[in-house]
Amino acid sequence: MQIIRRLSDLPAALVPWRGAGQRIALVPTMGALHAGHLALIDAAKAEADWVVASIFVNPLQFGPTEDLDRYPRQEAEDAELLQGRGCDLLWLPTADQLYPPGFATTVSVSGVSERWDGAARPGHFAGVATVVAKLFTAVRPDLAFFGEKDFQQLAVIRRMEADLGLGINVRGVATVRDADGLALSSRNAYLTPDERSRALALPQSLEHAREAILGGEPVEAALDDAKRNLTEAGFGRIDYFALVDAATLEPLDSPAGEMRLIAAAFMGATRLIDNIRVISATAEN
Ligand SMILES: Nc1ncnc2c1ncn2[C@@H]1O[C@H](COP(=O)(O)OP(=O)(O)OP(=O)(O)O)[C@@H](O)[C@H]1O
Ligand SMILES: CC(C)(CO)[C@@H](O)C(=O)[O-]
Ligand code: BAL
Repeated sequence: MQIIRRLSDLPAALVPWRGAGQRIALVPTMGALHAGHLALIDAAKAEADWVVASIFVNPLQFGPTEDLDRYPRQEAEDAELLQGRGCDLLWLPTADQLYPPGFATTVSVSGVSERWDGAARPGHFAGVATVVAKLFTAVRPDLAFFGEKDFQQLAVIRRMEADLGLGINVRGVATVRDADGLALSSRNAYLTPDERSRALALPQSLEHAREAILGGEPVEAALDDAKRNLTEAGFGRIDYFALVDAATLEPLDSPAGEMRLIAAAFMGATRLIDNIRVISATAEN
């Protein structure tokens, strides 16, 4: 696996892989890699001839009171994991190369960015869309892989790709969970053992709400129950717990078509997000 730090070294490294019929995949990450990230690498390897991963803790997508400074950084372990999984190139951009002095351009996706994490973390999705646009421009991949754990992020990136006409196939990969059901996330490392066991209420409340909604309980009552369960389990601020249309992320107050239950809440100082697919019996047939 090649490791590249300088943006200017990237084009030459990619030249031999740009031949006819060769497909390059990009897997953007912020590092502190876990089995969720490695599932993205596996999915990329299954579809592409060459896999490029990037690790960059992007300051633009963190709010002023968020965890940019303490976000876990473990470059050597990450490189070893990627190499073991057959990644071909690891790009480790630096902020001064991605955002040179005078940098003044922001990619802002309206509509699908505005609710949920977009409302709870102002500026977050503009930061994500801007850096992903830069990564796409630098690598010019045929395919790019993102996790469904960050479901709204995936929708924002799909919208941006389509609107800018980049010609990149954006693929979503199913959420990888610990054996007990908690979605893997680099931020799980912040949880104390007690918080880690309480955090399980998040996927459990999503499952419970899905059963209730598909069983005919009014959506509002099911969502209220779920929020109460989270509070009882020790969650603090709940940013949202909602049933949404899977394509538009607009809220639904009754079941319809392809749906997702999405949630974000704080366990101690750690903000966790999760979501699950909800398919009504009629949509399944
Ligand atoms: N459990 C998971 N299953 C599948 N994909 C995941 C999972 N966790 C993260 N990803 C995906 O990996 C990519 C990089 O995400 P990132 O580096 O932010 O990891 P993370 O674990 O989501 O970290 P954080 O705790 O900061 O949210 C994103 O596309 C994200 O959706
Ligand atoms: C897509 C991404 C790498 C952009 O910084 C980040 O938001 C992430 O890791 O999900
Ligand atoms: N995993 C999404 C990146 C973030 O929370 O900033």
